[in-house]
Amino acid sequence: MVIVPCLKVSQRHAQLYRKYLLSQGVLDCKYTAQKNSDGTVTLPIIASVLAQLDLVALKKHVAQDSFCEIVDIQAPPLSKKEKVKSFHKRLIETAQSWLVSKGEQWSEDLARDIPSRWQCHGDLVLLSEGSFSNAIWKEIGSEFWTAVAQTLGVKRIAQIKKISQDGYRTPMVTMILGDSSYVTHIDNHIRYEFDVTKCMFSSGNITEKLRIASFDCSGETVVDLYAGIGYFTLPYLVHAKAAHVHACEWNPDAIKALQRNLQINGVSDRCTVHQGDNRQLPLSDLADRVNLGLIPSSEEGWPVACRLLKKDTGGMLHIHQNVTTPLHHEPPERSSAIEVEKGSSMEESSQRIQRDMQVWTAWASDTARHICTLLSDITGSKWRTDIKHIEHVKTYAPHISHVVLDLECKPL
Ligand SMILES: C[S@@+](CC[C@H](N)C(=O)[O-])C[C@H]1O[C@@H](n2cnc3c(N)ncnc32)[C@H](O)[C@@H]1O
Repeated sequence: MVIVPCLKVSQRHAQLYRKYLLSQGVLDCKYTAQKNSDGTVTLPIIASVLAQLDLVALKKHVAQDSFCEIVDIQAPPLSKKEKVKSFHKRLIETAQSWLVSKGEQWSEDLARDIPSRWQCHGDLVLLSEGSFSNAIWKEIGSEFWTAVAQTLGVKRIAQIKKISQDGYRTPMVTMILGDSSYVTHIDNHIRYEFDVTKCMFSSGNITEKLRIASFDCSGETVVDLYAGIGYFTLPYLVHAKAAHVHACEWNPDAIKALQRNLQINGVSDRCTVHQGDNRQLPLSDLADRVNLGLIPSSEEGWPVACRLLKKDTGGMLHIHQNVTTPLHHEPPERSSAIEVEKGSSMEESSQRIQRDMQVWTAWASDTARHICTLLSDITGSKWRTDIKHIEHVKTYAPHISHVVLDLECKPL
């Protein structure tokens, strides 16, 4: 039996502890955190750093009024990342035995061509661009793809050829196995239905969707300037209980999916869908909150967002941006900027996080000033903008972080 040391904390403080342990490289990401029936959560800790963990300092740093204790538990289920690793291994075995049975030679190059990540939407797996790129896979026929589907526990396979840069960000997707390209994706009790060949679905935004779900927007009018198929519109309506959401989108295929998703989640009556370019939106002075979920930048939408905020009371802008950290900031080797790099000490890692944070804060301050000027120009009166929070959503390349700035805007 494998025993894993864990930090036991209250559910209320679990997210704060998880974030801090992760930033310090102490969280054992191989395993999932466990919710217990007594209202506590156990967060797996890397055994080798346990001795360095100072519980008094930890508590002081995270939340003085919280409690935390070390407990040993039977190994919790593996994390999603670990499960993907084991699927990747099995995928290589499937591909290798298939090729060898056909008298072909296996090589390291072919092993590198096997994907180690993919998106799952119900019984359809969406392979990323660049995987299975060798000509050998094209000649191999549908029996091979059936074996791949069986290995991954799905029935259909599609592959992204590339994401178009046409403003719709339509993925160019081809079906490899199966006919229908319609999928259902369930996140946090919300059903999203869409056609994978026509609309994009960014699974990496899940932390932001959960954050929105935790907001209390009762009584608020929200505008989602880049609604897509409803990624953020739906959490605002279903979980954050917004009184009304105006959802803007210009891709007709995404609009179709958005309208269907509003219906199947039973929230159509609290949403107005505006089809077309949001910069031409004939609305103003009505929003308590505007979501600007477009990357690499939503800057084109800043003037319309300012125009939409209530003139008398102002409101909150959630501004998405890919922020680039300059190269001299020694790149992390792994996917998340807040993970500890192999071979780097906890101190080095925490210094790097602080440096990234400085770059994000500098961008946020510039943005806050820019928005303040826009608001004054648009309304003809003075405003104050306050940075309430900077959320790190994901890291793309070692130097590019998708962040969200929560900017409170108030008329003076
Ligand atoms: C990348 S998706 C983002 C969707 C979602 N917020 C997310 O992060 O997963 C951006 C969406 O905004 C839409 N879009 C981009 N510019 C727009 C504009 N000026 N007016 C209306 N929709 C726009 C695109 O068609 C696309 O569906």
